[in-house]
Order: sequence, then C-alpha cells, then structure tokens
Amino acid sequence: MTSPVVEVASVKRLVESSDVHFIPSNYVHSTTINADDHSSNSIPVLDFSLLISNDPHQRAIAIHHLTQACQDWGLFMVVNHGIPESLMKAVIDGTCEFFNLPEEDKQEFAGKHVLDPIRCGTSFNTSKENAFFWRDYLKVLVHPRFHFPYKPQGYSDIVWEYCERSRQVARKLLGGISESLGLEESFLDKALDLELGLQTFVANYYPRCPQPQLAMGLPAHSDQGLLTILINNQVEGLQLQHQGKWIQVNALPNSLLVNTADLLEIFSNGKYKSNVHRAVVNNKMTRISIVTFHGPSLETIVSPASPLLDSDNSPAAYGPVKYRDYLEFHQSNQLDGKSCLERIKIRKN
Ligand SMILES: O=C(O)CCC(=O)C(=O)O
Ligand SMILES: [Fe+2]
Repeated sequence: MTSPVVEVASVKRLVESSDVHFIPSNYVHSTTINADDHSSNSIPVLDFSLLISNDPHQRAIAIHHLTQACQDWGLFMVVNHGIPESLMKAVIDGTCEFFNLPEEDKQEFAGKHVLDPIRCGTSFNTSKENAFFWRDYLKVLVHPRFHFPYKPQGYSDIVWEYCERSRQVARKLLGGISESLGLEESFLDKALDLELGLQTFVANYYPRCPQPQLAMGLPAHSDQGLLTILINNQVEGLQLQHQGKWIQVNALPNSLLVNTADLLEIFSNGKYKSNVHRAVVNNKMTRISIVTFHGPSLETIVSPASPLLDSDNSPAAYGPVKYRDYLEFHQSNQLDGKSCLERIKIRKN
C-alpha cells in the first residue's frame, strides 16, 4: 500500500519565498470554514486529579464526567493532569525550532512509507489530494520504541519526556473509560495490549495564510487511534463538529484537549463515537499543534469488547481489524471524515 512520494514544497517555504497575498489555486478549498458558534464554554472539563484519587467517591465523579464527555462530545479538556507547563512550552518551542531548520535539513526526515518511524512533509497525503492543505508536519513513532530526529539539539529529549507523560495520562484516561463502559479498569489495557501500545507524535505547523477562508489546515476527519491528546501554541484553529455545527475549540490555559478516536468507537461498539474535527488557519499568526495518538499495539486485532455484546440486543456493529492495517489504510488515503471507519462497520439488513 505504499503511495508514491510526491515532492511538494512546504507551506512554510511557500509563504517565506514570496510576498504572497493570494494563495496558489492548488490550495483553494470550496468548504466554508466559519464556525457556527464561537463559544466553546460548554466543552466538558475533566479534573484528572479526581480520576487518580484514592477516594472512591471522587473517582466515581470523574468516571461519571468521562462517561458524559465521551458519549455527548467525544472531546474534552483535562486539567490538573500533572504535565508541567514548562514542558509543554518547551515542546512547542522545540517544534518551532525544528520547522525553522533549513528545508534541506528537514528533507533528511521525509520518510517514504506511511509506517516509516519518522516522516516530515506537507498537507496530508500529497499523492492523493487535489487541493493541498495549509499545513506542514512532523510525524514520529515514539512508542514502544522511541524514534526521533536528532536535530535541533535537545528537541528529542524534551519530546521524549512529554510523550512519556502524555502516555501515562492517556493510559489512566483509558482505564477510566474502560470502567465507564462497565468493564474492569484494566480490561481495555489488557485487551488492547497498551503496554506495547503504539504512540505517534505529530507536530502540525500552520503558517499564517493570506486568504484563510479559502484554505484548510486539515479537513474534517476523525483520528485513527483510541485517544488523541492535543496542545497548541494558544492560537485558535481547532474546530469540532457538534450537533451539526462547527464549534471553535478554545482550550483552557495549560489544559490537554482529548479526542475520542476510531478504535475506541469500535471497542465500545459504537457507544463512544469518534469525533469529527478540522483545523482552520488564520492570517495573523503561525499556529502549532502537538498531537499524540494513543493506540493499541500494532498487531492487536481490535473488535467490540465481548462483554458489551449480546447477540440479540447488541450484536457487534464493527468488524475486527488489525491496528497495523487500519493505520496503514488511514494514512495512505485522503483524510475524509469517517470514511475509514465506515468501511469496517457491519451493515444491518
Ligand atoms: O491542529 C489541530 O488542532 C488538529 C490536528 C489534528 O486534528 C490531527 O493532527 O489529527
Ligand atoms: Fe485529528
């Protein structure tokens, strides 16, 4: 399933190489990108300290909040997560330095295949797209084996620390989610082999855009893993599709934004739907987002959790799929809503 590598210049280079007032026609998208509702005050907030509390009452409150957040939104903010603010800032600063490296230096990390451990590029999949996205990226597989570009100096160490911390948070959240589904806390962890779980680090770089209404940072999509954790440089751009509207997501300072992703929808047999989101761009500031995708081990076959099934009332709604195959399929096609997940849904006659 290897896609040919198509050389497309980074958006950063495009913006810096000329005094652009109009975006090139191959970056123009027809989708309107306004958000219907600019307030995101109602996005659920989870207090992580309650989830890890020894007090069963406090933990029960956290599980209740998790259930509601996963069921009603598929996106929530996590506060009191214990990841130092200075570490989050250092990851953003290191990312800025990485993208500021000469283009030739970054080429060294281009990668060829969708499962190469380090890949740096632009858009999403330039071999499949008619219109490119206003986004450059660095994607790295960081667990169970940590890979990373060796420059700029110090970036790798900082990202390693951040990835360790974010993985611990994700695992605790997934323990809570397992419980919220009526399973043992460790059920999901064991069933999906999280000890060897694949964690992917993605740095998204969205340069200032002279015509932001015509461009798209990333189109509407759901994420491929179980949970996604996102932080950004406090520049707005993430939008969530909620009850038929696009909502601008403004994260609380120092919070983590968490998305429920496709494999959690499968595992929960559709109880927790993966959310649909997109990234829009602006004409004032470069936006950087740091995303970690948390999934099972690559060889895990994901299917609805058996205790949640009953052949009469709730039969399996999704076919089994190996994570490696799902990831490869997701990454080698166009980013297009929930089209990958649709392919493994079992149709009712
Ligand atoms: O940059 C963002 O806010 C969203 C990024 C995203 O959705 C992704 O990398 O999958
Ligand atoms: Fe995403």
